[in-house]
Amino acid sequence: MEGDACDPDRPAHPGTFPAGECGRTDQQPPERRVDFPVSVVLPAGGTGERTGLQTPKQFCLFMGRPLISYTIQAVERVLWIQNIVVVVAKEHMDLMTDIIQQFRHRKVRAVPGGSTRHRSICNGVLALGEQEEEKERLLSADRPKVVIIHDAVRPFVEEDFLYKIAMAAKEQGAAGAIRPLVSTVIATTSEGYLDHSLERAKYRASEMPQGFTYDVIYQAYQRCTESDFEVGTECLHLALQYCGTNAKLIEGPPTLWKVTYKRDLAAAESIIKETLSRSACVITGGSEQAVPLADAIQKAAGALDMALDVIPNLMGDNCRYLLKEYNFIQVSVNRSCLSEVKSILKDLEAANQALLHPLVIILVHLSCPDELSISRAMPELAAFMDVASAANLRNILLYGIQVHQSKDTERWERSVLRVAEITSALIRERSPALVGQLLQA
Ligand SMILES: Nc1ccn([C@@H]2O[C@H](COP(=O)(O)OP(=O)(O)OP(=O)(O)O)[C@@H](O)[C@H]2O)c(=O)n1
Ligand SMILES: O=P(O)(O)OC[C@@H](O)[C@@H](O)[C@@H](O)CO
Repeated sequence: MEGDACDPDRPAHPGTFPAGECGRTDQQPPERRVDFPVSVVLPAGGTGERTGLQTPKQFCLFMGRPLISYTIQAVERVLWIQNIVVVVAKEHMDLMTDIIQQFRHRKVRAVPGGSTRHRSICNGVLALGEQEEEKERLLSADRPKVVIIHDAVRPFVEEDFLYKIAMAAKEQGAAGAIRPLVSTVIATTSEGYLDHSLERAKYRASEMPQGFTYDVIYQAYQRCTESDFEVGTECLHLALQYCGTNAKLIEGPPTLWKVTYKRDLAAAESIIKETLSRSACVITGGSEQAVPLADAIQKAAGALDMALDVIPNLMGDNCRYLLKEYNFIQVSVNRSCLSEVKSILKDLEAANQALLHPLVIILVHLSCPDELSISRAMPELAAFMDVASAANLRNILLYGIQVHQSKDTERWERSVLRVAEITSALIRERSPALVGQLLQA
């Protein structure tokens, strides 16, 4: 394509990606079966001026990972979505390609954006229909392909809502997320006085994701004006104005909010940390002595809103924990347990999963009363630090907790609660400063 229909001075897109096949319906849960192809366009070509930061907000890091990677992950894990086009500023194309590779994102391709959001979205839509035969297939009436458009800075989108938008877009031609207005909308005079206010109950905030059949959004962008491209902010409006397609509006959950200001980055980081810290598995190594402590930690952590699974090892069905975003707590009793930690590290390496964020391994060492000297009870501390330093390079944070057996029930219960509290704090905070440290419960 010579130049870019949305932005005449933009170069034609680089090569296209193979047309994705419909997500295999036999892999989709019956209650959410999508039997038509769905693609997603993630506009990420903005500069994020309202954050006041140099780095565009979509590339700001949360636990070592850019915000856009969380949004891509939220979309790519949906089985019935075949292709994702991320639209970034030309100067960020290499960065985006690196992010796709580093975090092993699948089904994703980066294309250059435009000077406005509409131009970027239009570039993304055109990229989906790159080759003529692909566009013909997409425009054929009997196989409406749905295109979901979702701001790349809305990371907390859930499959359930994407499904609702995709199904409504297929039926109606267009669909969009809405949320109740928080503030009343008013119109001002040119002198800055109140002209009138709108009846808030009659209005809603337009959010993302939005969905369109390919023909609707493609035609809308073919027919809209330069002014639409320059100052427009609403794709649903283009569908109505230029295709006569009235979007179905679906109220979305509060999690659809968009990262816009600096405070939103702090809120997003807190939510991401919280979400990644709710689950862990406690590994007893099959030791009978470790089970009571593991069960006690599980119970105490439950009161701290952490769901812990107690397992003997990571073999058989339990290897599934290696494929999730779990954290690991290895309980060891009275013996040097570095080998058990090294075994978890080896299993993680064999699972070959891209660690999308720092993963936590906590070694809980239970020593009995006659082993009070830490140097004898806990594995060689220097070796532990070395293993932790090496693991840190793989985005794995290794911490140690020493707890002493006590026959005094009250004292023992206090110790177990401290183990749970320290574990919860380490998983939530994932502080690099405490890596390789031995904390006392
Ligand atoms: N030329 C543009 C402008 C915006 N966007 C994307 O559209 C989404 C929503 O826009 P907004 O929140 O306004 O992002 P920015 O334009 O980057 O923010 P600001 O207005 O503060 O500069 C973002 O993912 C942004 O990257 C885009 O793809 N191309
Ligand atoms: O207007 P901005 O570019 O800040 O953000 C985009 C949002 O306005 C947009 O995603 C929704 O309103 C739906 O159109």
